[in-house]
Amino acid sequence: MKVAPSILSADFGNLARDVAEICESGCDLVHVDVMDGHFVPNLTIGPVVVSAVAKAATKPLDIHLMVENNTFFVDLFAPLKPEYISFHIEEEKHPHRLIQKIRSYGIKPSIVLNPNTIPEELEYILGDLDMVLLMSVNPGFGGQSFIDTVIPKAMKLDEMRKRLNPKCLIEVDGGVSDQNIKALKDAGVDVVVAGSYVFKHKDRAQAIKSLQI
Ligand SMILES: O=C(CO)[C@@H](O)[C@H](O)COP(=O)(O)O
Ligand SMILES: [Co+2]
Repeated sequence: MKVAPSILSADFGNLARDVAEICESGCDLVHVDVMDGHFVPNLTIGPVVVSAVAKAATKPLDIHLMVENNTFFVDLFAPLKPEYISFHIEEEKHPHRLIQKIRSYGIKPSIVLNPNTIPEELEYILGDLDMVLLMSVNPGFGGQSFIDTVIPKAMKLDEMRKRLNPKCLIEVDGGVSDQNIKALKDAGVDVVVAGSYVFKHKDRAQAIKSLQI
């Protein structure tokens, strides 16, 4: 299991230090939550701050867009060369076109599904993706409780990707901890995002290790 700590739970007064620390502590990706105050009722960071995060990080960036105008934000963040850009299917009229745009920048495209969005939505687009991100909380905030219907949903998506795109990764985001990591692994999940569990832990390296099962 790969681990992507969400910097939403970092100390923003010491962001570069916290980003460097999780990278030295063995994380696989650095998860960056971009919120615009419209798609979700919260506002986070733009390219100026994410560029500082990219400088401090020794691991690739995993950008999670929670915004209304995906194309605008893809163009804004592409110069920072993240490994992945994930966008919400609930907010995109032309997902196939946006996937091609993300790929044209040399970035791996990923689609995010809200807790109530069914994986069958991806039947005709899964073949074009490098990753699918399943939300296990409602997007907008860190520190929420894990919604456990993501487990059967990940199992369903695992069946679909075996048929349509075996190389496509499954990532789960929200409320992940040592309490649910085994169920996620058994369901076929490849990458987990963990914000409060990693950043509130007294030993962040140990917290990351406990999820890399
Ligand atoms: O995208 C989001 C929230 O919208 C997440 O990436 C959270 O930031 C994860 O935080 P925890 O639930 O692990 O505290
Ligand atoms: Co996220």
